[in-house]
Amino acid sequence: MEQLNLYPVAIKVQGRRCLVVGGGNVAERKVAGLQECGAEVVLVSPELTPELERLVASGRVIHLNREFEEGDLEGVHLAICATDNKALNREIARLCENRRIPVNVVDNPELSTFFVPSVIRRGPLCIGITTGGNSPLLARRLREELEEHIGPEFGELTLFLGKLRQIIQERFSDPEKRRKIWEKVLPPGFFAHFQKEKMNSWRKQVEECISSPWE
Ligand SMILES: C[C@@]1(CC(=O)O)c2cc3[nH]c(cc4nc(cc5[nH]c(cc(n2)[C@H]1CCC(=O)O)[C@@](C)(CC(=O)O)[C@@H]5CCC(=O)O)C(CC(=O)O)=C4CCC(=O)O)c(CCC(=O)O)c3CC(=O)O
Ligand SMILES: NC(=O)C1=CN([C@@H]2O[C@H](COP(=O)(O)OP(=O)(O)OC[C@H]3O[C@@H](n4cnc5c(N)ncnc54)[C@H](O)[C@@H]3O)[C@@H](O)[C@H]2O)C=CC1
Repeated sequence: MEQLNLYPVAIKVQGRRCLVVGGGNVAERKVAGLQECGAEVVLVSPELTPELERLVASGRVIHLNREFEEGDLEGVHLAICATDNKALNREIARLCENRRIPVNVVDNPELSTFFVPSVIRRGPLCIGITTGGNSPLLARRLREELEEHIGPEFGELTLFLGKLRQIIQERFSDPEKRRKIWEKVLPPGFFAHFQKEKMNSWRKQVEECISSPWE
C-alpha cells in the first residue's frame, strides 16, 4: 500500500446530515460512531441488521428502505459506502467526489477521501488511531492497549482543565503568564504522577495556585 500522509482532523457532525449506504455489520459500526457524535444519520438500505432495525424503530435514524439513488446525496456533509457491492461503492465514491462530499468506502481505501479511525473517548478527550488502511486490526489492538492506561478519570481531568482554562483566560491577560501557569498545572512528566485517587487533592492545589497572586 502506498505511503500517504493523512491530515488528521476532528469533524463536528452534530446536527449535520451524514449518509450511510448499506445495512450490514460494518454499516452498523459506522452508524453507531456517527450517532455518538449527534449526527443526523440517513441510512439507505433494503436490509438491516437487528441492531439497526432497533435504532430505526427508536426514531434515532432516518431509514430509506430501498436501494441507493443519486438524490440521496443532496444536503449530505459526509458519506459512508458500506454495501457489499464493490461496483456500487465505487460509483457512490465517484458521485461524492464530484460533489466534494468527503467519502469513506469501507471496501476500498484508495477511493476513500477519509478513513474512520479507532477511537478512545473519555469525555471531551478523543484519541483517534489510524493506519491509513494498512492494518485496521493493528489500530484496534493499539486502542485496546491504550485503553488500559487511559481510564475514565481522563474525561474528568479534561473537563476540569477546560473550565480552568476559561478562568485563566479571563483572569490573566498576559499570554506569557498564562503559559507559565499551564507549565505549573501540567508539568512535563505529569502523566507518570497522575493518579485518579489523588485527583481531588490535585484539583485543590491547582485552584489554590491560580487564586494566589503570581510573581
Ligand atoms: C480503510 C478502512 C475504511 C473504513 O474507514 O472503514 C477499513 C477497511 C477495511 N477493514 C477491513 C477489515 C477489518 N476492519 C476491522 C476493524 C476496523 N476497521 C476500521 C477502519 C477501517 N477499515 C479503515 C482504515 C482504518 C485504519 O487503517 O486505521 C476501524 C478502525 C474503525 C471502524 O470501522 O469503525 C475498526 C476497528 C475499530 C475498533 O475496534 O477500534 C477489523 C478488525 C475487527 O473486526 O475488529 C478487520 C479485520 C482484520 C483486518 O483486516 O485488519 C477490511 C478488509 C475486509 C476483508 O478482508 O474482506 C477493509 C477493506 C480493505 O482494506 O480493503
Ligand atoms: N471497513 C471495515 O471495517 C470492513 C469492511 N469490510 C467490507 O465491507 C463490506 C460490507 O460488509 P458487511 O457490512 O459485513 O456486509 P453485509 O453483506 O452484512 O451488508 C451489506 C449491506 O449492503 C446493503 N446493500 C446492498 N446493495 C445495496 C444498494 N444498492 N443500496 C443500499 N444498500 C445496499 C445490503 O442490503 C446489506 O445490508 C464487505 O463487502 C467487506 O468487503 C469488511 C469488514 C470490515
